[in-house]
Amino acid sequence: MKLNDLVAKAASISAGEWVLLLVAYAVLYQLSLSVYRVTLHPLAKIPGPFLNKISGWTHVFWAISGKRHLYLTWAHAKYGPIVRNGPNELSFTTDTALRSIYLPKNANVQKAKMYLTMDAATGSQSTHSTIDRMEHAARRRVLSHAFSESAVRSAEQFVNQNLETLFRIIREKSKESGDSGWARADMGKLMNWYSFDVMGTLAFGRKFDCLESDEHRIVPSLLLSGSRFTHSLCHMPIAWVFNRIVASPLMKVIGGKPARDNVKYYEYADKQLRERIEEENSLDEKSQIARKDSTHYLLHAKDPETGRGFSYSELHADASLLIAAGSDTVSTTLAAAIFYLTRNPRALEEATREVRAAFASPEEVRGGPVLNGCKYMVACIDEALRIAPAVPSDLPREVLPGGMDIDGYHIPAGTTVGVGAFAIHHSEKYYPEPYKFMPERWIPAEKEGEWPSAEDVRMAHAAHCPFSIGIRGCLGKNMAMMELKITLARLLLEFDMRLPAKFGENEPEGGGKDEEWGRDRKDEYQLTDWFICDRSGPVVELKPV
Ligand code: HEM
Repeated sequence: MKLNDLVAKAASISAGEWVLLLVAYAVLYQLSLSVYRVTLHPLAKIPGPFLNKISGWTHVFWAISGKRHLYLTWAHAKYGPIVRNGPNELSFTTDTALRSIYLPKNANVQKAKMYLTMDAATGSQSTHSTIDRMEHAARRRVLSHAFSESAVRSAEQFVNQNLETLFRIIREKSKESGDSGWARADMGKLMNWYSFDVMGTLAFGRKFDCLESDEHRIVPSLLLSGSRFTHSLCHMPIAWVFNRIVASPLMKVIGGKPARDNVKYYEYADKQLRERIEEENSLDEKSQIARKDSTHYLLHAKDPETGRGFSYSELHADASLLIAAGSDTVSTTLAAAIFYLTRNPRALEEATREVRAAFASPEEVRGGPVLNGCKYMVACIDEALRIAPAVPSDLPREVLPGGMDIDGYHIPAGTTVGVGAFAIHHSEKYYPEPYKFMPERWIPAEKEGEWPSAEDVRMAHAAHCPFSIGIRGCLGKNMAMMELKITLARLLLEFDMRLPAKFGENEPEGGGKDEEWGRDRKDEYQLTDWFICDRSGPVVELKPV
């Protein structure tokens, strides 16, 4: 047939027939792609749910449901330690995979493209969402000044200042409660407001005042709602389409309230940053040096190798990152620790006894050997970070050209690989009875033959990754551990705590409530995974000592 005849034939096809042809083509294309993905694809032999093997869209369902961590745990229980989690995606639950993917400086991976969507509303990438390895290393070098040993030490005062406010509020509630002195408090909410206030002081040199006034309390909910929105978007196979329009008026209409909340959160961070810059400019050099919050380090940062400082949009992305990374994660951990301690009276008693023997007064509670020597209390924190990791799902990394070997498999370039903290933290290989809160699992038994042996504890540590590991692991880990230890130690020192005998109708207990899939354990603190976590409760009773 000649070209002219072909053109004439095409012109004679009606619009309806064109649509049918296009649909038939799309169906045929998807069918043959699916057949390829389950037969000849290099990952074809790796087990996993059928739908995940043929389409990446299943991720969107789990991301929207907030149950991605539960799904990954289920998939590993069913298919084993390596699961094909998408057409080009693998999930692992072994300590060896954890170390291969995340630990080595020169591991042949970079962050997956989904990270590009996370901070897209700022028009830039934060240190966290920067994909390029060299660029990330330069950004991290600069930001790490804000997390040096001396920065962590001087941040203790901010933690203590905000604890005074938190404890005053609880003491006032206790007085109001009458004779018994037991104050009833939603520690999920209080810990949220407290950790945002601490983060405000650490990042911008002033608390957000969430504990004491309603005005800024909107911010934690904006952050969660916005994170829910970007988390769902970034798991879409076509996420890149949205990166430039994530903060556009069009997206605010299509994406509804969560899209608008996302923009509002970044506007809030922008306002904090601008005000902080104005303050910095009005201070003389001596006062600037005295005021060493994270923004101070960011503003004066110069990469020693290139001499380059941060652009405003980079500063904005990092300021937004710091509020998010350092507040919600800490409050999830503290709320989970309180949830489990009040449900495990023996553990609560042991941790309280230990802290009260170590410190005679709140002023003595400082970072250092005495605090670190409270081994049982520190084990309670490690156990809370294990059982309810604040960043619960996998942190996807894309394998670069040349591929890499993980657990004896050669993984081709372009494959996304990851280890989900919640899934590996609930693997019986590392943690016997993984759904039980057992701080003992972190302390080797004194007698030979008793559980846990030194080897059991070593295994537990090998798979423990709440902060992730390696060069892209949490930069604020030491800051977070300082805040967690001081807060829990002072709480146990200054208050008795217990579970209420009965809960009111609208009081969030924090545990599983119904037969909903994956959430049927009443004694499990429930996380809703939107990269960072939503949760409610626990409501507990506290009495000043
Ligand atoms: C319990 C508390 C915390 C947990 C569980 C936690 C967890 C994590 C995890 C898992 C990552 C890696 C994310 C990824 O690979 O996508 C991360 C990164 C990060 N975290 Fe944390 N975090 C906590 C507290 C903090 C605090 C208090 C700060 C700051 C004050 C902070 C600052 C950061 C930063 C800047 C990064 C990005 C590091 C980089 O990409 O180089 N985090 N965190």
